[in-house]
Amino acid sequence: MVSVLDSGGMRPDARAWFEHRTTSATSLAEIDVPALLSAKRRGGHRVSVVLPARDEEATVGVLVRDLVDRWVTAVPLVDEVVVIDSNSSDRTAEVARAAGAEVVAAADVLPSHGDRPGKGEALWKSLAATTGDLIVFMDSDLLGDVSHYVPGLLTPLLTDARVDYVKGCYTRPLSIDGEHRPAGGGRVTELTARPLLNALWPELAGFVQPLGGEYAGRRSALEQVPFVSSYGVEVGLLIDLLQVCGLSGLAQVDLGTRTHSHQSDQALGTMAGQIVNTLLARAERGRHGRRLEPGGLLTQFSHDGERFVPMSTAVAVDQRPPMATVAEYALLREAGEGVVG
Ligand SMILES: O=c1ccn([C@@H]2O[C@H](COP(=O)(O)OP(=O)(O)O)[C@@H](O)[C@H]2O)c(=O)[nH]1
Ligand SMILES: O=C(O)[C@@H](COP(=O)(O)O)O[C@H]1O[C@H](CO)[C@@H](O)[C@H](O)[C@H]1O
Repeated sequence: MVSVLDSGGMRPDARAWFEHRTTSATSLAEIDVPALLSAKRRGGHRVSVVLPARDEEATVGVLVRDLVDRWVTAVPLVDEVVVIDSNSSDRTAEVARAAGAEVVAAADVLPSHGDRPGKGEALWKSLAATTGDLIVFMDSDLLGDVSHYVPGLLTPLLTDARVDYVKGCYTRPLSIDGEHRPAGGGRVTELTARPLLNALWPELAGFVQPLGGEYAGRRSALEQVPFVSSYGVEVGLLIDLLQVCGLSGLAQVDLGTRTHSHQSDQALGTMAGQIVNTLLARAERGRHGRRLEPGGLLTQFSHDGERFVPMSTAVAVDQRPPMATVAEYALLREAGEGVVG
């Protein structure tokens, strides 16, 4: 079906989705927590919160403590808080454990499948290290009050059986070198991911923060899709879950503002390379029918005072298979376990 662009620049399906599938949970005042608890009990749900963490000793403890105190102990909305230690070189694991999280080293999960670097690798392994049928993912470097994030993300999953995957969206201030700007964060989103997604998957144009690190889904959907091992994981999940769940199975929640620690431009350049190659690997044919051959290298340049120096980084799209196809995972699930092993 050829969709005529409406005045808003989004295709009618994307605009309809944006208008009907975007809800607001910008503070706890907007969330009916007792209703969520009732829905959780009625549905017999178990909720896991996963925090992928690489060298996050400065922030992971506060996040975990608030999650555990507020949503495990005081209000039993969450059943387990699991930090996936992604080859940290600092005290991330100790700090997270002391704050009340179950901490699992990514390398210790499904060891027969080896250990790869990357955020997506940590998230893929989290499926085998958790037991909830609903899983919430949060970055471990978030700053400020994020206590409403988990109930906000769970609301569509607990109140609408048609929804399988929910992404948070937010404004994104940017604080770098002591300068604080109310906007400007999400640099790879704005300069890379959004333009490419709009060009290749315009039905996803309604997602305000396609790269956002806070999202939640049903295990039954998450275990059906591959997880890109690098920073390509968010766009990979979005595109693959669109295929599995359909646009009507996806939703987004306005969580207000998101502040986090920021990486360097060069690090974001590598992230962008990983994201571009993830998207190209999924866009099997471009708009002109040319077969796209996603590369395996991204070349960036530094300057040594006399000349530009090329630096190439591998951005090949390594990914793990749908967890449902992993034999050991089925054994873990049959045993009702979500443990390292
Ligand atoms: O190899 C990695 C890279 C990142 N992360 C975690 O993934 C989240 C997002 O990563 P980062 O903050 O580096 O990305 P940004 O938010 O700056 O885009 C954070 O909790 C990281 O600790 C991880 O677990 N393993
Ligand atoms: O949205 C973005 O452009 C990047 C970088 O954000 P900033 O420019 O540092 O605010 O941050 C996200 O991208 C990563 C790749 O998808 C996610 O893994 C991160 O959770 C998310 O913060």
